[in-house]
Parts: sequence; C-alpha cells; structure tokens
Amino acid sequence: MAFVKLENVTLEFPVQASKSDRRRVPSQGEKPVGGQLASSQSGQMVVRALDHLSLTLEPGDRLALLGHNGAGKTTLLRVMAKLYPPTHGRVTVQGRVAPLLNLSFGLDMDSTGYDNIFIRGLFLGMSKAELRRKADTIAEFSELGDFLDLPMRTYSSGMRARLAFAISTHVETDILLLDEVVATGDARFFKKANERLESFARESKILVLASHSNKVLREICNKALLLEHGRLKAFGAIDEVIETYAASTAGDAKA
Ligand SMILES: Nc1ncnc2c1ncn2[C@@H]1O[C@H](COP(=O)(O)OP(=O)(O)OP(=O)(O)O)[C@@H](O)[C@H]1O
Repeated sequence: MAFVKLENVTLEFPVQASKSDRRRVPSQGEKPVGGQLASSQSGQMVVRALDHLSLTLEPGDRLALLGHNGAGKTTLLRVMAKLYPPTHGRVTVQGRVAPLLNLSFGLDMDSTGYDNIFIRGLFLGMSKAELRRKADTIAEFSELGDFLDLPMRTYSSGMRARLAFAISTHVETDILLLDEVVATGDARFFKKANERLESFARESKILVLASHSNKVLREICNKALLLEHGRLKAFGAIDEVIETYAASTAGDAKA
C-alpha cells in the first residue's frame, strides 16, 4: 500500500547573511514571509524551512499545501520527493513517486524532443517497455509534430514545457507531487494541460499539490495543510483549512 509518513521533520538551510548598515525596524502588523531565521547547534545561521512536521498520507488523500510566500510548501514537496534529506526527523515513502516540481529536470538539450521522451521517462522511473507503449501518445499530446525531430535547444520555453509536461503526466504513479506547474504553454494548451492534470490526479493514489489558487486546490484536493514559517498551522478537510487561512489573512489586502 502506498503511503507517505513524516515524523518530526525539520529542514534547515545553512545561509550566510552579508553585514550591512541597514537598520531594520519591524513594522507593526508585519505580514509573515519566509521560514524562520535561526542559529543551528554549531552556531551557523540557518533558515528553518520546516519545523517539526509530522503527518501521514494514505491512498485517497489529495493534499493541498497552503501558506504565505516562503512558508515551506516547495521544501516540503522536495522532502517528500527525497530531493532534500531532513536535518532532523524521518521521512518514509512507499510507492512510485512522480515529482512534477521542476519541468526541466532530466531533459537533454542536445537530444531531439522524441529522444527526450525516453531520456526523461527513464529518469522518472518508467521502464523501456512502458515508454515504447506510450511514446506516440506523449508525442501526440505535446502537439510538437515535426519539431520532435529537432534538438530541444532549438525549442522555445513554452515548447519545452509542453514536452516535459506531456512526459511527466503519462507516468504510472502511486504518489504525485505537484508544485504550481499548471501554467504551461499557451492558452489552448493550458486548458488541455489542466484537464490532463485532473485526470492524472484521479488516477494516482496520493497527491500533494502546492498552489496559491484556492479554486485549483478545491477542484483537485480533499485535505489541506496550512504552513506558517515552516510550522503546521492547520491540517484537515480542504474547506475548513482554506477558511482558517482566509481568516488569518483577512484585512491584509486593506493594510
Ligand atoms: N536553497 C535554499 N537556500 C536557502 N534558503 C532556502 C532555499 N530554498 C528555500 N529556502 C528558504 O526556505 C523557506 C521556504 O521556502 P519554500 O520555497 O519552501 O517556500 P514556499 O512556501 O514554496 O514559497 P512560495 O509560495 O513563495 O513559492 C524560505 O524562507 C526560503 O528563503
């Protein structure tokens, strides 16, 4: 059975601040942004992006990640994808994971678009047999036609994104991790990409999606986790957590 389990996970990025003469006086009612600036045990300055997070996801869970800029949403997705090892705590993931976090991962600019279907597909854990079965469907979905025989360095950024999106959303997966990747291609492809994403989300067993669009989150997710400076502020049914978040930001627009 697929699952994702985080036990007391903390993630700190070591950073170096430059000394300056800037005098910073915190303003009243300052809005939250970023993780926590702190010192590690060895005295090194760090950004604590995730702070003692625990949660378990099981098949059927479609989790929305909510929170201010720098709250830790992308970092949490990267921890679940095992791209970042936690500083403290434990992450256990069982099942096949498809991370759609960075559309340019695993693409070779000197190879043709068609060859990249295989290169990125293998990188995402698809087998050669699966790729042979799906290559034509992926090529067709990208709508790149004869351009698939040209090296990817000759593509525009939107054309690259189309191909990367087409490959990533045709992987058979248990756990799908998504980071605001819905803004792909031109207006017509965007609509098609959204439809593909919704059906891909329904096919996968567990989904985690970070987005600032409540509309997108409500359409796709059933649960939500609200982060503030890397700490868990709320976790539960999507509508309740969106409401909690809305209540905490009420009045910001007027300020
Ligand atoms: N490579 C890095 N080095 C140092 N600090 C980092 C690094 N990546 C992220 N951070 C810090 O970690 C914190 C969380 O960042 P993260 O990207 O996870 O936030 P987010 O919730 O996805 O934000 P947004 O909504 O703006 O995309 C921020 O304070 C950010 O400055």
